Amino acid sequence: MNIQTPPAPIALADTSLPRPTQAEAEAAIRTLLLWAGDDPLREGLLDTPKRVARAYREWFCGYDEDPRDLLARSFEEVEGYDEMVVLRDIRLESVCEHHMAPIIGRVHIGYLPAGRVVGISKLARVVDAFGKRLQIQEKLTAQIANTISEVLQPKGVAVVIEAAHQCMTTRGVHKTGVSMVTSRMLGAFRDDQSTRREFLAMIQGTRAHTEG
Ligand SMILES: Nc1nc2c(ncn2[C@@H]2O[C@H](COP(=O)(O)OP(=O)(O)OP(=O)(O)O)[C@@H](O)[C@H]2O)c(=O)[nH]1
Ligand SMILES: [Zn+2]
Repeated sequence: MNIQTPPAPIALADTSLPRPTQAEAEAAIRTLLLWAGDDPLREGLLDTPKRVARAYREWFCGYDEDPRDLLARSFEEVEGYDEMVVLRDIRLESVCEHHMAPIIGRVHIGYLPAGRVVGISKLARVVDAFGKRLQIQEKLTAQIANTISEVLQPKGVAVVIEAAHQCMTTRGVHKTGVSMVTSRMLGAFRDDQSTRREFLAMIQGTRAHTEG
């Protein structure tokens, strides 16, 4: 049995827009340093634009990946294994699209295989491929679940994310210790209460305090 309501096709990042050059990116960072009130030409800041550009490459490397490719290799010799597979407490590092502030948390993923399974590291790679972009947590949660569902065609997928948003802790409303929890349940996890309960029980108690 496949998922009854197939999710909408995944919208990937718009890569058709031309990217500025490295020099243009560094110039923009110099402008920001000036705007903040500092001197970009003083010794300590001279290499900062280059470093920041490099850091941005790392924080936003998800735009260079198609998460579907990460799940392309799957294994069918599983002796009919059709029970739940859960990968819990996957560290999440993302960036809030409103303030460009870090989102740090945990992702829990469950799926019910329909004949084939995927290498577990690939689930964590999918988290990174979507996480290392500008995000809001709801969209990130849906993208991860929809991709696993679309590519693996399992009987169901569940994704729960708990995360702290530094735009709430280090600025603005300044509330620490707050975590945002989002979930996306598809197929059996949405339709069958006992499947959903089993998944939620499996991830309970592991809920590490989210940093932020
Ligand atoms: N739903 C949702 N909201 C988010 C997420 N990340 C940040 N936000 C919120 O996005 C909102 C943006 O609100 P704005 O009023 O446009 O921005 P702001 O003036 O900087 O808001 P404050 O953060 O309240 O100072 C804020 O309430 C943030 O807390 C997310 O992943 N999901
Ligand atoms: Zn924010």
